[in-house]
Amino acid sequence: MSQKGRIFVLSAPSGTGKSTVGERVRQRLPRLAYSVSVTTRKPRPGEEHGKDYFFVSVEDFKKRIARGEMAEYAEVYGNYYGTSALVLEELMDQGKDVFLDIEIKGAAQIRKSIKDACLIFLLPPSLEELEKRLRSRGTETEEEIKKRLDRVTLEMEQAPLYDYRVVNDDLEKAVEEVCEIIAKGSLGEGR
Ligand SMILES: Nc1nc2c(ncn2[C@@H]2O[C@H](COP(=O)(O)OP(=O)(O)O)[C@@H](O)[C@H]2O)c(=O)[nH]1
Ligand SMILES: Nc1ncnc2c1ncn2[C@@H]1O[C@H](COP(=O)(O)OP(=O)(O)O)[C@@H](O)[C@H]1O
Repeated sequence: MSQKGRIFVLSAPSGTGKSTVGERVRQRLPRLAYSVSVTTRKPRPGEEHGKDYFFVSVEDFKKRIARGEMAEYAEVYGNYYGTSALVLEELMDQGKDVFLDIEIKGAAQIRKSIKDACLIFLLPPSLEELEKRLRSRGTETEEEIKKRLDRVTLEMEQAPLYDYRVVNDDLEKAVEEVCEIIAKGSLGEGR
């Protein structure tokens, strides 16, 4: 049997630049598989079903939980987000390293169930800069922004529990650091 791939988790407070960094890391490491998450959040303009997320109803999401189909999930900002166990197992069985862009509670569940998962925490250079980025993204209402800012402290407190911490000040540098961590810890095919 072929060696299973390794799971790499990237977490960060909303607005840090996790999606931006994650996207660039995946472009640089094309062999790294991305597990598209399932969510009950409404799509933002430009987001595609099956590419950014699988957008489903709350009822559908709850059925998936009941059927044991979620490798992990969490309720964040009033929506459900989760990783499909079926998607994850399929990718790992193919011997691929898998990249998960998930929040802290889901990351803790992965840590518990998959001991050799590598957890990376992306930090903002400062809280002021985080707020600035979140606002400049322009995708959320003031109420949505507030929900995200309210959770920042709780999320930052988890950073010491991660295997690696990377500050997203200079984007290119942060991307490079995350790529290096993944390349060093890779178990997947093509390493
Ligand atoms: N636990 C868990 N969190 C997820 C999953 N997919 C996305 N998230 C996280 O949910 C949070 C909200 O994501 P999103 O609504 O896209 O907003 P953003 O963080 O403001 O870009 C982010 O921290 C994501 O990393 C998932 O499958 N499981
Ligand atoms: N290193 C950086 N320097 C300046 N702006 C950044 C940096 N990284 C990301 N951004 C910007 O900050 C905003 C939030 O980034 P995003 O990737 O959507 O964050 P997250 O996924 O963590 O919520 C976006 O407008 C993005 O272009």
